[in-house]
Amino acid sequence: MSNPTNLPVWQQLQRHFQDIFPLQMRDMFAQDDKRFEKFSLQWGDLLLDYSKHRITAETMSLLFTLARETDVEQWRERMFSGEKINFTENRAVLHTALRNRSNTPVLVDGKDVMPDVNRVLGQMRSFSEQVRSGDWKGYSGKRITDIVNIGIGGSDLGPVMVCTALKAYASPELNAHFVSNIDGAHLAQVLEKCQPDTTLFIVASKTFTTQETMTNARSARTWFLEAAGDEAHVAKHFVALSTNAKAVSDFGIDTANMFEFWDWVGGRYSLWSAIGLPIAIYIGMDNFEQLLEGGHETDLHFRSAPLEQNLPVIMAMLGIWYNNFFEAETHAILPYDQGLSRFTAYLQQADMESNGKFVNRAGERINYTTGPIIWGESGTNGQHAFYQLIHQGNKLIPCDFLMPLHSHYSIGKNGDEHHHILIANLLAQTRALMQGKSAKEAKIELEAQGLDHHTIMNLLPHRVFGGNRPTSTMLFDKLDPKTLGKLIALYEHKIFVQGIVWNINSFDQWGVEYGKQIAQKILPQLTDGKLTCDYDESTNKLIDYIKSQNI
Ligand SMILES: O=P(O)(O)OC[C@H]1O[C@H](O)[C@H](O)[C@@H](O)[C@@H]1O
Repeated sequence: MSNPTNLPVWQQLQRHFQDIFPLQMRDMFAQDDKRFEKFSLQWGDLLLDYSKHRITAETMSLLFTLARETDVEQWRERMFSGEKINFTENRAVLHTALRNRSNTPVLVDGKDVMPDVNRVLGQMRSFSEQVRSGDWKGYSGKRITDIVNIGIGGSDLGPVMVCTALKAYASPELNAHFVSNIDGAHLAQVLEKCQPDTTLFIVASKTFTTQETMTNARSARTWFLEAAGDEAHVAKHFVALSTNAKAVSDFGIDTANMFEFWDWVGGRYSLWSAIGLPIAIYIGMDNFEQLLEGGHETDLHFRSAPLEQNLPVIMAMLGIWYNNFFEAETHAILPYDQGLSRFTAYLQQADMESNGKFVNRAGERINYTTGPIIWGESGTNGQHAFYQLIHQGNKLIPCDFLMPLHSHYSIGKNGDEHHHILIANLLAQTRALMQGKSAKEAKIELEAQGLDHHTIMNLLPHRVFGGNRPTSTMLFDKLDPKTLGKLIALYEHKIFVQGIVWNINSFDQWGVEYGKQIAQKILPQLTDGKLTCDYDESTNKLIDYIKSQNI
């Protein structure tokens, strides 16, 4: 266990970076007609083109050496085999067991977890089928028409993202809603759309102590009981997804209506667990299992493919190249698919909560950068908003472009007009970012418009594109459950590999706790009628100002 910066290959990469930095991708393409062949990888229907990166064969070879020398392969085995690699919480990291469709034993403390995993999957199947078929009745005898997932962070983002992505597979008889924010507007606006006797609330919380979720759940319960009257009806309308049976029962939900998961499932990796229940209800258990299957296929690929042909490893090492050598601070994820409109938000938690760390596994401060800032928006919306900065700003922003070859929706001229426009736009963006436009090229274009010399010379600097901006393009056939499962797991493992190389613990999130503690202290002070003196001058005065406004 040592910092990557101590390895000779890190110094080699630093030297190599000096050689690569001045090179232009457009020249590398011009000089090598096999560049795409060399730097692309097909895995099933998934194609990753990473030729539009500022790399040579030597770059990749050094990066793979870095991965080997930081023991990525050994750590990968430790994760898959249930070792407690989340040592600050003394937990295994086994979201891969949740989607272990080959059902091979996975041991935690000498006990195979697969029977429990399969038991809960069986429970999810039975329950989701009852809700979907209408056999599960609300207190007035009507079927459930609306499900409301109440959860936040990992107990929200995964289900929202997947339900949004796979809407084409959803039951037309069910609406899925998600309430996460403690801002009462979120719950109130969802409740406006629901009827108490046909609504099922799914209270999703790993710990079952999260303030936002518990408050939203209590308010939903009050709203429900105002109509239903009898506490006995709660059992038909509230279920819990949690690891904490006691807290579930204290809340008033019968543990018979609880879908269990375990401490070895990290919140941000939990959509594969009982946290996926809203997904199973919305798109059906068979489709949920296809999602698991996709995740499992990625696991098999990640676990067995040599690093050089290993998609998550390639994605991770390219990220490290820009993050640590080019000092790129951010990474944009740009899915060209409306269904993936929440994909980037989902990955923000997966990546930034995992790798936003400033001490290494030994608890020492590190002097190299770790997790990138993940951001983005679905195409083509992003193009009309922030791509200007990616094209002509002075920050380097590596981007992932993702796109299905086929849409679920046939619309416009010939049924494929929209999708063809989408495809053309993605290709145009990655081409433009790589190629740029030189002053000479821009000048020829301006001259062709018949402009006078003075105007051309004034405009010219603004019409030049530096290019050389790196992008990955990931194409897949269609956004179906299995493919989505593959994509999510690819990013999960990319994040894992980066955490290993950076020598950090990617599986805890202590940073989130600090603000929560302060919020608990401030809450009663908002209404205590006293002047505040516990904090800094700014916080004290803000609290007192808010108090003075009769909140
Ligand atoms: O599922 P819960 O226990 O309610 O936790 C919800 C979220 O809470 C915290 O903010 C953690 O940082 C997240 O990782 C977690 O997903």
